[in-house]
Amino acid sequence: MASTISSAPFPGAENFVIGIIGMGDMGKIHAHVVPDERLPLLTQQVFQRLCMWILACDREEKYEDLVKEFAHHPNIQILRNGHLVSRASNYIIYSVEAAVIGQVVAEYGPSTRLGAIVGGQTSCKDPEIRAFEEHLPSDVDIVSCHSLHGPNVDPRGQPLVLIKHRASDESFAKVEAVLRSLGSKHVYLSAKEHDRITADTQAVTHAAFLSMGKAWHATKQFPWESSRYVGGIENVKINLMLRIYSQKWHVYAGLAILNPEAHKQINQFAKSTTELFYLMLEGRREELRARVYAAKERVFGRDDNPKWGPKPLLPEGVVDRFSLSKNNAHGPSIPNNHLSLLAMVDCWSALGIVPYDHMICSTPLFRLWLGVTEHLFRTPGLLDESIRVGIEDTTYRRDDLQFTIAACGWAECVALGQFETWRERFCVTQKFFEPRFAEAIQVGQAMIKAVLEADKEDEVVEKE
Ligand SMILES: NC(=O)C1=CN([C@@H]2O[C@H](COP(=O)(O)OP(=O)(O)OC[C@H]3O[C@@H](n4cnc5c(N)ncnc54)[C@H](OP(=O)(O)O)[C@@H]3O)[C@@H](O)[C@H]2O)C=CC1
Ligand SMILES: O=C(O)C(=O)Cc1ccc(O)cc1
Repeated sequence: MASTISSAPFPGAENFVIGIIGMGDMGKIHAHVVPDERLPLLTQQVFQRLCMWILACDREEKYEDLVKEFAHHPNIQILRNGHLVSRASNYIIYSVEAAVIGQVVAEYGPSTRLGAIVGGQTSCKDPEIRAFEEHLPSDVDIVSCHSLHGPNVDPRGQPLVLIKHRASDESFAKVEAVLRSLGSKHVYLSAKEHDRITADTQAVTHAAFLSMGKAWHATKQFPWESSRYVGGIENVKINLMLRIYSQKWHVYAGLAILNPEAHKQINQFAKSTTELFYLMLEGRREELRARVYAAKERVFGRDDNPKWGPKPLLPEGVVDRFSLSKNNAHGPSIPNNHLSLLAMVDCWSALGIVPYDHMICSTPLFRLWLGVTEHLFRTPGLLDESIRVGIEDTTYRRDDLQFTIAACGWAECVALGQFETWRERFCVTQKFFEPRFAEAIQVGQAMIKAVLEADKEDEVVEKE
């Protein structure tokens, strides 16, 4: 075990063993390096500095490969399975697919070391906590966590939810001390609060981008090649859509289907989309206008008492630069009705959600999504233009029809708990966009980084 202690986070830390079950993208964040040279904070080095010992495993068939991959990491030992990790670790983190957490905990949970602490990193806490309650011995403490960012985002300053579900203050303090090495902002919630908030910030946000992808796929277009999708708002839609489709399907399926709080939101988003689209199709200008403005007031407040801050969430001009288009001759952006953004605000309004209330628990993707939505609703003239286009201009009708069909399709799939259909719907569109992922990921990363940096500059100015 580790021999010297340079900066032990708590007394006895030199003998505190961290166990990781599931060495996929997120498991490696806790164990290893984040594979991005722009991230100076290498978690593995941090744990090394803390002199912590890590035992980790994935499925048994990956044992040999993982042993090779981690051969040069002196603090990490790869074991064959979760039984071996569980019986020897003081704090065990389950970092497996949300859909299998029940069966994985059922298998390894009974092997948990006497008096250990157990937690999970799954995106939805209801099944995780139920699995822990059902299968862990009663002497085991439960402290769960959830990093509100993907594996390629610098964890420093991002929210990290901590859930003290069944634990002594001492156990909780140990977990907190270990996870502090990630440099994230700790947010303290119950499992139920976590699921309610992430249903708003994640599940319904993803539903919007998943629907955009399906609509563009159905109309057989790469939107960055079209002169109809030019400019800042469109760049955000395209880059984030591609970012989601370039990831593993189970992450998004899990947090939508397994989160009992998410079904209502995703269903309302589909309903809002459909109803607004009908108003546009039928040319009911005044009804559309009244509905959009009523939603604006409920979500963003009155103009004389707005809920948004003095400065826009999305810094002026920042996202305009991040286009995938090779064609600089596209010219300025052309007016769009932005059905997806109008539907988002209508959905928040119908459910009484004030998105700013969730900033403490927001992902970079949610902040960008709220940023473009706010931009549409607070930029003088833009909202009226989108209503006018929705009624008068048929340029986007086909895309909007497909968007509406897609939103309803995702909602039905989620409501019926159809993992397999969800996977097929996702993967077929993933294949369509695949040729552009490498470039899209780079552009999307750069866009997120620019926005996060602008956020940081604002924080510094506010503190001064
Ligand atoms: N990716 C993201 O952006 C984020 C994900 N999360 C959550 O973190 C969790 C992990 O996600 P992520 O790392 O992205 O997914 P990955 O698919 O990359 O990792 C999950 C790993 O767990 C393995 N696994 C499955 N069953 C077992 C088992 N019985 N024993 C050991 N290992 C097993 C999987 O193997 P196999 O592939 O063979 O099934 C896989 O390697 C998910 O619950 C996700 O919701 C949380 C925050 C962000
Ligand atoms: O920012 C997002 O919403 C992402 O897509 C990345 C992500 C996915 C799953 C999580 O549980 C947390 C973050």
